[in-house]
Amino acid sequence: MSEASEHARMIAVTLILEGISAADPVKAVKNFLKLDGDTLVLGDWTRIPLKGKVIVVGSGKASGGMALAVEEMLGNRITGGVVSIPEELVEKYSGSLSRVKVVGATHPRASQKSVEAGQRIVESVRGLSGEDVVIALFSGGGSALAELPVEGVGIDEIGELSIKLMKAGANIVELNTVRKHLSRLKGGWLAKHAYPATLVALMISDVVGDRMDIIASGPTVPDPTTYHDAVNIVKKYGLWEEVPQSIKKILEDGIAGKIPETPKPGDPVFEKVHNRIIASNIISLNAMASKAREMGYNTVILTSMLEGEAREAGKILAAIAKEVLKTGNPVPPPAVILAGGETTVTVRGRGTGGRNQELALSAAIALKGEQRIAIASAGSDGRDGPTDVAGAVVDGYTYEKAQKLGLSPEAYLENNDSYSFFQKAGGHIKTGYTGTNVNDLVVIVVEKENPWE
Ligand SMILES: Nc1ncnc2c1ncn2[C@@H]1O[C@H](COP(=O)(O)OP(=O)(O)OP(=O)(O)O)[C@@H](O)[C@H]1O
Ligand SMILES: O=C(O)[C@H](O)CO
Ligand SMILES: [Mg+2]
Repeated sequence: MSEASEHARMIAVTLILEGISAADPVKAVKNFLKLDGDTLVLGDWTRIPLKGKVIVVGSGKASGGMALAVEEMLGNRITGGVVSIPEELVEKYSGSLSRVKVVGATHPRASQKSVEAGQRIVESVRGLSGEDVVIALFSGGGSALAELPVEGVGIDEIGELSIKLMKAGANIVELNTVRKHLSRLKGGWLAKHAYPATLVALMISDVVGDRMDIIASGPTVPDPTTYHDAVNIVKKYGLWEEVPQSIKKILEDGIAGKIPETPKPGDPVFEKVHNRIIASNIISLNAMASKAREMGYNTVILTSMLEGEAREAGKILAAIAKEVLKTGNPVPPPAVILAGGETTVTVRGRGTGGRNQELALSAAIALKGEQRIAIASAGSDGRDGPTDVAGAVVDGYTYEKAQKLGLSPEAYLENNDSYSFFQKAGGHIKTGYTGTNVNDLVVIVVEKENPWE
């Protein structure tokens, strides 16, 4: 292994950790919200006087951390509220939160616990006055962790349809379009319940492209989608015949105008709503880019919307790294090229792995024999697929090293066994569960000849 590759690996992992740290829920809230006397000041200088009640609600995997930061800032100004987080995290936060209640619910499939959480959230914001302020905290997993089904539909029916749509390959925009139309919490309904209070909704985005109405199914965001869209999505995946009668009736009544649509853009209830994204893939990439520039690297952010098959993305990113080294395009070494998003893996083999490890393994094959390059890819939640690592880092020597150990990188890739590959060849990035999620982060580092100079 050359010193330059070794250095490149170290920089790549350092930058991944920087990106994760920028998405830390406590930090993200504290960076964005300030208290100036009796006024809440948002990151864009919007000022919100705290004259009446202050209610904190929310749901999502990062919402415990977000609530903690709000409570540390506002303390006993908070008059009540509840956040719903994964059951396994309740113990971590319930001890440190005293004004905001923490309840546990289930994900990725909603359950009766999610309904109890949804009811409590809605009850907390009902009957408020125009002087009151609601702070809503949403993050990934929020859709499953809280729900208030529309009357006549059971949570198990919603849970089952959601899982069927996911398995059929529906994306998060499609899935949440359906969820919104079976809910009295999602799709802007929470804003309607909270009106006429002022509503500040802070979101950590796990949605590629950051559509606010899709994050946790947009409880505080005007819904541009319709009952028609929901029906078309269910039909697109061939599931209409399997939909229970109760759900069919709601969707059909919705189309016929017999029951109300979700609150739409232009609805006056949104006049008192401030929706803001406080952590996202691009916010993390920007933090990583600043750090890389500080360390003297020529830095480019390629995209925060990387999608597609992980092994193809790995090949393309390796090609970009080789171009930097060979011709100095788009920037000359020492260079850091950043990307983020969420790739997918069509699992055909029987191995263990995740999309980040698979991307890295594919890049390692394409980088065979290259010097001075490293590529790291990791999930910001610290869990790459069903494994206990965040991702992996590779360089131009990974291939040779594996061969010396008698491993065939191609065979491991073929078997979707990237986790086992890196267990043997080295290169896992282990962060533990990070308590946030802004999707995946990818770093390419290309060193000049002697990076230690
Ligand atoms: N052997 C494997 N190799 C590569 N990828 C795999 C393998 N097994 C599963 N995966 C991928 O892991 C993904 C599931 O990972 P994970 O549970 O982290 O989901 P997620 O989309 O990140 O959800 P969340 O946002 O809740 O974390 C699936 O998209 C699947 O393609
Ligand atoms: O909960 C959800 O809807 C997804 O994680 C997207 O935010
Ligand atoms: Mg994940």
